[in-house]
Amino acid sequence: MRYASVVLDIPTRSLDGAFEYAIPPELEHEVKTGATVLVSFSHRVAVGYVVATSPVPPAGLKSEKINPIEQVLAPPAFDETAAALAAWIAREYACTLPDAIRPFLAPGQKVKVTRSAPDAPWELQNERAGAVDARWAALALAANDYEPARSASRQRAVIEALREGPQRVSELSATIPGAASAVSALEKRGVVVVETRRQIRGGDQTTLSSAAAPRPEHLTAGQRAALAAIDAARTAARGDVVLVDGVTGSGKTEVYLAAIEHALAQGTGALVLVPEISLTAQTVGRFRSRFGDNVAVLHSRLSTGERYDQWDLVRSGRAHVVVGARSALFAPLANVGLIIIDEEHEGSYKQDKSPRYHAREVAAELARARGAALALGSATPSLESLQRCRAGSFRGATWTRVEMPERPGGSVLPRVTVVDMAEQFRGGGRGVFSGPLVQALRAMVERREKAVLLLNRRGFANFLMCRECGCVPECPHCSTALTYHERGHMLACHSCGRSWPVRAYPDPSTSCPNCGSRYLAAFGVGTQRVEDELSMLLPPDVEVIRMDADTTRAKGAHQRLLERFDAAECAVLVGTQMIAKGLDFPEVTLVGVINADTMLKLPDFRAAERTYDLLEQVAGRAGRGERPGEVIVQTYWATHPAMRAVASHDRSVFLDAELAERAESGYPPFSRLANVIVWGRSERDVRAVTDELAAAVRARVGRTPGWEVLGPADCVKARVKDQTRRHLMVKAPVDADVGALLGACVAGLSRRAGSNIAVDIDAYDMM
Ligand SMILES: Nc1ncnc2c1ncn2[C@@H]1O[C@H](COP(=O)(O)OP(=O)(O)OP(=O)(O)O)[C@@H](O)[C@H]1O
Ligand SMILES: [Zn+2]
Repeated sequence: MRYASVVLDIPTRSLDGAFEYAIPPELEHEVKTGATVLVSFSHRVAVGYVVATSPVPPAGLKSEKINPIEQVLAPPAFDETAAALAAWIAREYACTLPDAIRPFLAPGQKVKVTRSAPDAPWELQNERAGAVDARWAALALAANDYEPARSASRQRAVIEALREGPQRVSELSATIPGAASAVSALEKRGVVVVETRRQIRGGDQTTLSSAAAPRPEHLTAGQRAALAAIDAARTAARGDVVLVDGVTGSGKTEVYLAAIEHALAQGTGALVLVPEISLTAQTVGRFRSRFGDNVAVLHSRLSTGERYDQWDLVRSGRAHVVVGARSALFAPLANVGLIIIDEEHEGSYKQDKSPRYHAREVAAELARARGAALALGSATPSLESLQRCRAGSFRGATWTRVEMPERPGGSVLPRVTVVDMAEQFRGGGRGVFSGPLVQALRAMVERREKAVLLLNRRGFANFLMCRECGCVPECPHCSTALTYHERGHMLACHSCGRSWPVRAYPDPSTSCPNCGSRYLAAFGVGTQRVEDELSMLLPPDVEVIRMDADTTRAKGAHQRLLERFDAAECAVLVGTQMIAKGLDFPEVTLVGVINADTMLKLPDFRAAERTYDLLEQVAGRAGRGERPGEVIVQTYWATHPAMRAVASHDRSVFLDAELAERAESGYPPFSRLANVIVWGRSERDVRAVTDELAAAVRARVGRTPGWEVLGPADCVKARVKDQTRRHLMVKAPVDADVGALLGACVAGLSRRAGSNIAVDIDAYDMM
C-alpha cells in the first residue's frame, strides 16, 4: 500500500497543510504527485491535489484508519519540485496552499465536480478546453493508379486538392461541397487514408516584417559578454542570476535566443517571460522563427482551448521553449535549464490577485530548485535588481550585472529634447503639441518616415495642476500630492486623511495656491483628442493609428494595428503605455511624449522610477535603424531627475538621487514593503479588523530593528463599489520572512466579520 499527501481545495474553508490518504492498489499507477483526486472529507466529497506519495503510512496513524483516495479526476500537472515551489509561494506570499497550486493546473481546469447519476463517477466541471482531434485526409499510394468515374467530379476535386499535401477534412469541405462523403468513398477504395491528429490551437501567425529573427553575422562585444555570463550561470546550476543591463535596441533578444540555443543543445528547456502587453506577434515571431515548433506560447489573450493545447505541448515533451506572460513560470516544463525575464522592471510581473507573487522572485526560487540560471533583461532594470547586483548576492544566489551600452550596427541612441510646457503655456501655446514637437512632426513627414506618440494615461486626472506654474497642490502636513475628487469637489491627503474643498478650472473661483492663476485644472487629454489634433496638423496621406484600451479590445486587434503601422509608408502611431516597449521598427525616427509627468505625483514611492522607465523605454523606439532618431519629451517638470536622466542618457542622474531617498526613508530596495488591505460593506467591521490586525502585527514585531508598521489608514481608493477600504503598511528588513509573520497574524484574528483581507507582500500597487 502507498500513501498520498493531498491538499484539499475547498473554497469556503481555508485548511492549511496536506491531508493523508491511502492509495488503493487499482489506482496505484494513476495517483502520482500533481494528480487531481477525489477524496472524502468530513462526510462529503472534496477535490484535492497530490503533493507527495510515500510507501510508508504517515507517522502516528494506523493504516486501517486512513481513508482511501476515491477517484482520480485529472492526470499529473506538476512534479515534486513544482509542489515544493507552491508551498514556498504559499508561505512567502501568505496565501493558501490551493491558491498557490491552482496556477500549475491545466488551463481550464475547475474545482467543481458533478456526476450524471448517484452511482456514476464524479467528473470535474472543466471549461471546455480539453484536447481536440481533427480528421486529416492524405493520398495513399494507390492514388497513383486510380481513375475516378467520369461522374465523380467531387472525388476528382478531392484528389486534386490532396496532391498539394494532407488536409483537414473540415477544410476540404469548406472549399469542395460534399467533400466529406467523397473522402469516405475514396477511403473505402484505399485511395485516401484518413487519420486523426491532435489539433493544436494557439499557434498564431503574422506578416510583420520584423517578426523574423535573422541570425546576425556576429554578436556585439556586449552580447558576447552577456551570453558568456548566462552560460556560466547555467553550468553552475544553482540558480545564479545574470542581469543583462542593455540600452534600448542593444539586441537583448538576440542574447536570449543564443542562450536558449545553448540550453537546448545541452538537453534542457527554457522559460521566457515577457510582459503580457508585449506578447505580440512580433516578439513571439522572433522565437518561432528560431525554434519553430519547439516553442509553446502562453498568455491570457488566448482562448482556454488554445492555452490548453500550448500547455499540453509542454507537458507532453514536444515543446521545450515556453514563451509567455508571468504565469508561464508554472508551465509543466520539467527539465528547465534557463529562465529568462525580459523587461524585468515591469510592474505587471507582480500579480494583483492571490497568489500575489512577483515573477522575478518566484523565478529565482524556481531556478534554485531546478538548478537553472535566471537571466533578467532590461534597459531600465528595477532598483531591486540593481541593488542585489551591487551586493553581489541575494538569498544564496550570485547576482551579476552585464552591461550592453551599445546598439549593434552603428545605430546610435536618439537625441532627446525636454520641452517645458509651463513655458509654452506662458508663451501662448494652448495646444496638445508644443512648438518643437509640431516642427519635428512636420520634418518627419517631409522625410516620409514614422513617428510614435506616447500619451501617458496612468495617474490621469488624479490631481490638479496649474497650467501656468506647473504646481500641484500638496498636503502641508505630509508633502504628498493631494488627490482630486471631482464629485465632492475636494482635495484629499491619503497619508493623514485631511481634505480641502476646491473647485477646478473652469469654475470662476479657481485659484492656484502658488501663483494665483485660474488655470488650476484636472490633468489630462485623451488619445482621441490627440488623434483629432494630429489629423488637423498633418497632410491627409499620413496614416494616424491609435492604439489604446478601446482600439485593442478585439482579439488580434493589437497585432493588426501594428501590421498596419508596419506596412504604411509614412505614419504616426499614437498610444498609451502599451506602445512604449518592445516595438522594433527601424523607420521610426521620431518619438514624442505628450505628457511625461502624469505619474510623478502619485502617492507611490515608485512613481519617479516608473516615469523614468517609461520615458527611457519609449525614447528607445526611435532611431533603431540606420537613420538617427529624435525624441521630444513634453513636461511641466523639466528639472526632475527622471527628465534630466533621459535627456542625457545617463541613468545615474536619476538613480543616485533616487537610491539616496529610498535609503533615507527606508523603502525598497532597502527594505521589504507589505500592504495589507481590508475591505467590506461595513465600515465599522473594516475598521475593527484593521485595528486588530495592526495591534497584532505591532505586538509581534515589537521593537525589532528594521520593522515598522504604518497605519491603519484609508486606502487612496477609499471606497470602491460601495465597499470601504483600509490598509496597513509593514516595512521589514530585506531578508525578513514577512509573509509568514503576516500570514500568522491574519490567521490569528478573532473575527473577520464580512471583511476581505489581502496580504500583498512586496506590494507594487499602493492605492
Ligand atoms: N549582433 C547583431 N548585429 C546586427 N543586428 C543585431 C544584432 N543583435 C541584434 N540585432 C538587431 O538589433 C535590433 C534590436 O534588437 P532587440 O530588439 O533585440 O533589442 P532590445 O535590446 O531587446 O531592445 P529593447 O529593449 O529596446 O526592446 C533588432 O532588429 C535585431 O535584429
Ligand atoms: Zn496630509
